[in-house]
Amino acid sequence: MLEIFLISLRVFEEKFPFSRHRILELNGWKCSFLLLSHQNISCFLNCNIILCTNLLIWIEEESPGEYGGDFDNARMGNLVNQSAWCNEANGQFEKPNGRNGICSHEVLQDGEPVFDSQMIRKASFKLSWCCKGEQSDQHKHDIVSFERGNITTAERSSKQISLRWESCPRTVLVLTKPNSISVRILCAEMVRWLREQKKLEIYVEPRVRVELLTESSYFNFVQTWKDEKEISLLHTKVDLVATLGGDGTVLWLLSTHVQAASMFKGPVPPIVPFSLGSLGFMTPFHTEHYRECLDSVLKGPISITLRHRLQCHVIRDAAKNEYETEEPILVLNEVTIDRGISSYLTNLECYCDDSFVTSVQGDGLILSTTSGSTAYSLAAGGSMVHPQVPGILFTPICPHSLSFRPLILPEHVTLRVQVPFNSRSHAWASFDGKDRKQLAPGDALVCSMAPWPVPTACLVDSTDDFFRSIHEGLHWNLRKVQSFDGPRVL
Ligand SMILES: NC(=O)c1ccc[n+]([C@@H]2O[C@H](COP(=O)([O-])OP(=O)(O)OC[C@H]3O[C@@H](n4cnc5c(N)ncnc54)[C@H](O)[C@@H]3O)[C@@H](O)[C@H]2O)c1
Ligand SMILES: Nc1ncnc2c1ncn2[C@@H]1O[C@H](COP(=O)(O)OP(=O)(O)OP(=O)(O)O)[C@@H](O)[C@H]1O
Repeated sequence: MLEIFLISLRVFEEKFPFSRHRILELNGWKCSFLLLSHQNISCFLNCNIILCTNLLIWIEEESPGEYGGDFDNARMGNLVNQSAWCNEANGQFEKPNGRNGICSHEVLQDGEPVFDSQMIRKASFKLSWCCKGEQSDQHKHDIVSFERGNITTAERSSKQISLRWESCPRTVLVLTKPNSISVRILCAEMVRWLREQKKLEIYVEPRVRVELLTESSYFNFVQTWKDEKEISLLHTKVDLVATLGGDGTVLWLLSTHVQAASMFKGPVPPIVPFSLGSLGFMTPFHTEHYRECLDSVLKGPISITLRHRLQCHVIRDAAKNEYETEEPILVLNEVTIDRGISSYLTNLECYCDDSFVTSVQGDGLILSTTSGSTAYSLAAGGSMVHPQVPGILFTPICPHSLSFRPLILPEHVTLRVQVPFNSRSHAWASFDGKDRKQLAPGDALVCSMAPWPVPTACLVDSTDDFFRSIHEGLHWNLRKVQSFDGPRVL
């Protein structure tokens, strides 16, 4: 039997004629379909059933309109044939037991399966899940259904994810914070070392290439990009990104900007963030040991944190229900909808998957990723959440209410924040603290989890790095220890 796992957009799932599980005969293949309800690919990465019993994975992202009527046998038959081909390409159709990881072409595949020559240039890697001191197949999972075999819950988010290169990385992008002498010096040194000692291809931003060439014509080998088209192809060339700066540099790499084309709007290669900023919450690597760090990252295996991004769309005049731009605005930390320069209270109507949540009356609202939970959301009273936890934080800013409390919502929801037609003023949306957009009465912002997780390298592992950051960066729960010599009840 051929087992097919469909990961679908939520809207698609709602329209899909078979609910969760169905067995069908298509083109001579007996197929067991299991429809997984997560839009976010990171759930799919965490989904144990795929890891343990995977025969085949298919990511279907068609619009629901195409499936408006009955189940499309012809299309699904075609899908089955192609899928069978994928499996047979390696010889026999694989019996999938015991697989406990996922390969980079599955993490990085963009929509339709790509077997293109540009992808082949890239170093492939495999992510696997493990527990400290435990074999992954010994790990216990909750059983949630016996309908067709044991269907288990997603793997524990506390499990560490490890990245192992299957072929050697060949191309590194070095991204730097501008206007910093120390960053400039380190960049030149690191580029030289990566080239001479590791024989790697190096990409830098056009500004940095000019800086390097001003220093010496030796840096002629350094590559860059000319236009947006070349930027959009970077993910097909770059195996690894090193960032030299602070958290803002990581945000610069991963969020959408109005003034510059974004680098990784879809799949993102592993990132090694070096700390040359002031706080460095998401930049655990120390520059003094950059050679050892890069050496061990290039060799692998390394622990990674799969960070989540939010994708946002603005809808002008909600009646039209059309996105302002086709491409979503991506944020790693948060999107903020606030009162901007207006002295009036904002009034924001919030919906979660079409259910009314609340009206926020105050300075505004923060919709944050768990990575962003330690940034603006924290300052507004939101909880700190481990970045590996998939969820969306719903944190009000100065709500004028005695009973408002921040929420954490599951990762698969779509949130809609609407400026009501009778609002006294405009609201303003900003994305990772940048690129303000005015929202007029009637406009709305729609936000959901982006499908591509961001693999960031850990110094130790995602949990250790998280605690180190909240202790050293934020001085979390720092208090003088209570003295021994007071009253005691023993
Ligand atoms: N009141 C606030 O705390 C407040 C106000 C505005 C913006 N911000 C944050 O600043 C971010 C933009 O950062 P920037 O560096 O471009 O601007 P910036 O230069 O103003 O720096 C903001 C500070 O936030 C820290 N920071 C950023 N992301 C973080 C994270 N995920 N966890 C912990 N600390 C983090 C940075 O290290 C820096 O110290 C926004 O995404 C927002 O979260 C915070
Ligand atoms: N490659 C880049 N191109 C343009 N702007 C950048 C780039 N990297 C960073 N920036 C911007 O420079 C500003 C400062 O960078 P960054 O936050 O990394 O340094 P920092 O403020 O010293 O460190 P920290 O965020 O840890 O306090 C940020 O607002 C960021 O958006």
